Amino acid sequence: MQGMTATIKANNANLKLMGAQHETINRCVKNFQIVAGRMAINEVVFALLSKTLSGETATALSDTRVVAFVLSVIASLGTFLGGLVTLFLVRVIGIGGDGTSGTSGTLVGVLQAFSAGVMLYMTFMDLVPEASAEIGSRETMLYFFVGVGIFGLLEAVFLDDSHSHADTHDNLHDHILEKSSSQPPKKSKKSRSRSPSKTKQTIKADKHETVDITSEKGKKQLLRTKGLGVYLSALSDARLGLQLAIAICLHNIPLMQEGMAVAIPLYAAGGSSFYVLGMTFANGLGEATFMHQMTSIQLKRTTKTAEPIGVIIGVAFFGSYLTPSVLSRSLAVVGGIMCCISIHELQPTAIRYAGQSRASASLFAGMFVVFCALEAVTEYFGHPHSHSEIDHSHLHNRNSNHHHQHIASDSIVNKVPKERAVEKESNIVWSGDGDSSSDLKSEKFPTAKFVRKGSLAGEDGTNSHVPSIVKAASSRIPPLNDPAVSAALRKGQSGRILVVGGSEEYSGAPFYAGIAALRTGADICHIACHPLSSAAIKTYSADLIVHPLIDPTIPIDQIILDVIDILKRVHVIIVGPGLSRNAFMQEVATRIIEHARELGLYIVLDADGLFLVQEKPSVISGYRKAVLTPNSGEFMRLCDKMNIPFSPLAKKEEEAVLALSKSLGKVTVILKGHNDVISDGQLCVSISETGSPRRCGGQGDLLSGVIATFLGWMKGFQEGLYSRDGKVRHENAITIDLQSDSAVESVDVSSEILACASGSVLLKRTSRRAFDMKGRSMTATVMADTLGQVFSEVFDEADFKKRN
Ligand SMILES: NC(=O)C1=CN([C@@H]2O[C@H](COP(=O)(O)OP(=O)(O)OC[C@H]3O[C@@H](n4cnc5c(N)ncnc54)[C@H](O)[C@@H]3O)[C@@H](O)[C@H]2O)[C@@H](O)CC1
Ligand SMILES: Nc1ncnc2c1ncn2[C@@H]1O[C@H](COP(=O)(O)OP(=O)(O)OP(=O)(O)O)[C@@H](O)[C@H]1O
Repeated sequence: MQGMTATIKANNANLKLMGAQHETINRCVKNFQIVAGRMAINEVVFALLSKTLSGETATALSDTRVVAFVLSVIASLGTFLGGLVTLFLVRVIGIGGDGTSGTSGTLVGVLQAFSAGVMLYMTFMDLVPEASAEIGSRETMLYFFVGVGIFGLLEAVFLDDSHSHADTHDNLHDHILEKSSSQPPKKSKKSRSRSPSKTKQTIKADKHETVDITSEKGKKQLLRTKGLGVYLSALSDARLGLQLAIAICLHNIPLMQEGMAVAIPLYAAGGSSFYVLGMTFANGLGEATFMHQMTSIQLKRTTKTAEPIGVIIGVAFFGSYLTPSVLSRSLAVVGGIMCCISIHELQPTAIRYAGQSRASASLFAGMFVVFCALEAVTEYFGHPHSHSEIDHSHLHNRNSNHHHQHIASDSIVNKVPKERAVEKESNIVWSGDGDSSSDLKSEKFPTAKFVRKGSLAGEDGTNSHVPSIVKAASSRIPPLNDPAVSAALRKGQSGRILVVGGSEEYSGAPFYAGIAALRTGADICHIACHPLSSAAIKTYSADLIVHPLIDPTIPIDQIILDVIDILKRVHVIIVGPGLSRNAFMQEVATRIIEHARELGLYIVLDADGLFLVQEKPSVISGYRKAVLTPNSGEFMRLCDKMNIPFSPLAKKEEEAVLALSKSLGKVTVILKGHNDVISDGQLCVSISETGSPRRCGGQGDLLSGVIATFLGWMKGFQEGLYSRDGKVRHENAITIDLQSDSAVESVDVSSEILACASGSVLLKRTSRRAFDMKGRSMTATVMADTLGQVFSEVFDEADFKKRN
């Protein structure tokens, strides 16, 4: 019998570990997708606090670990709420507290089924879709069944036939009965083996294991690691951390393994209400404290006693070095295991104790509650999953008054839109009735704002007006005309760019992207290309650093190692100009993007890089530092792939651009055309600067180089390189006032949109200037030559040369 108990425990320890790992991996995947693209937690908190508190206080309180700890506590307190619910059931409603075996058994059964419902819902609505988005449904299901197989194997290896649910659950059941009815302990084999003096201190923390809560081991086991995911998420992303905190807090209430699982045995063990609540509170708090301490020691010391948790934390820390596809496969496997636990373990027990009807009802209730909980989280904080963004926006026909409740990830303030469209100067803010583009109304895209920068030709037709959104970018440009700052700048601090492109056929495209970056003001530009295009590119320009690395005769792993060396030295990569659609070139580009994501680099995708996205959206999905620059053809193909209805004739570009951005997890999209339309899934900006009538090739390549340079500057700005005080700037977004006829409307503009808008205006104006000069014979080369001059005009550096 002892042997059997040991094997059951071993099995259960494995399953619990996997469950915890699943959770941690799940959070890691979400982190992985979003970590670099959103504001870090301290940036958000700093932005909020600095409005009311002094700079020093705000800095102290916005310390990443302080905030992450607070969020972890919130998440962990779900356990405490679980305790409250249990006491409510027992004390107020009377379920399970009357000492009759029927009702207490029913409570156990009902809660088991409830947990099964929660787990099934999470498996099929969270794990599986998340994995599918990355590796596709076929592979996801294959790995799901691998999980099922693993469960079966564990069951076969660790559990002999004598293991029955009745055995383990009878113990819990008996124990509840023993204590709640104040009868002498029932003479089950297991209870006989325990010393009576220990009975009071020994509880079953869940259906499987026996935990002595007064022992060190017991205490540690009570310190569950569920909040670790929140803690780690919050370290990197405010909204995700908050969202997870609330989601886990809500999950913790119903889950057997949390509050109720702790509370029921405690209560059954004769604990008073205060004792029960105190323990559940301590459990939750202990989690958060533990996580805080663990992070403080940074895993430098791994003690034996912390072994199981160390494994989980190890996954959390080192998991971020795994590729998204590996993590997605793990999710699918864990989904399979969770499914088995629900169907094979929990539900049969539930039926046994609560009866079929109650068990089924409770299972669906579990699903429904977690559905409501997650919807509530989504409603208030947005959805971290790219695959359901569009569905959500259409499902919820929300009142526009709810706008202020949506926290834009890049936003500090998101004002309630004005009722009517207003126009002054060249700015039109769309938000409500009376606008010709009524489809853009808030009901359809509740979290979005649409801003159209009107014709920049100006009232006098001089084309001299610079929109406020572009003016705002000026503050982030290295001020070369300010000797106090420029004297301190070193080579490379004004932007280091890598272009991945250039193939046997195309050598011009990467050259244009690279030269545009340099002519806009980047310090260094590398090009990683096919050897057959490198000589040509070198001949075009001595300023570009050309690496003939993407060589089909070299093993791909070696190529990637060489490229990683360059990736470590740049701020931004541009993938696609002249890359070609050759399978080898596309594979190399895919791997480079994966590494660039890991390094948190800005990624601009253009031309054949967009073909790559079209073939495999997961490569960029959810990475908010990505900027896609499609022309109308590429845009249509991407919309088609992401099932976004779009017809160029219908002239609803704004809607479609917003939808595409959302469907790809809020990457920034700039659709090039007569008006350039930009969206980051939150805000949609249309730039209607007058360009040129020429449509020569290479203009898009130039644009990608210009945008990349602006993105590089965003990084330099945040590092404080371009300011006199050298202070690190926390803000990612900038709040811009758009003058309307009656009021000032503020919108928060992300760095990515700022870069795209600036690039768009600069490029169109350059194109126009080049056309004025050369007419029909204007080419991208002429534009590249004109870029610098137009830049200094747009960004008010016309007197730059005189001053220097
Ligand atoms: N000098 C060079 O080396 C240049 C190389 N380029 C490279 O050439 C490769 C292919 O780019 P493409 O733009 O030709 O590839 P696309 O797949 O976008 O174009 C393929 C075909 O579709 C047509 N097309 C393009 N845009 C369209 C639209 N909006 N609506 C309908 N049809 C459209 C094109 O005329 C072409 O015949 C890329 O790698 C690109 O970077 C271009 O950037 C142009 C300059
Ligand atoms: N109909 C148009 N009217 C005005 N400007 C346009 C129009 N179409 C494109 N542009 C501008 O031309 C530039 C390049 O856009 P285009 O659609 O040619 O990109 P592309 O096809 O990717 O270029 P490339 O030839 O480099 O691959 C952008 O700045 C865009 O704003």
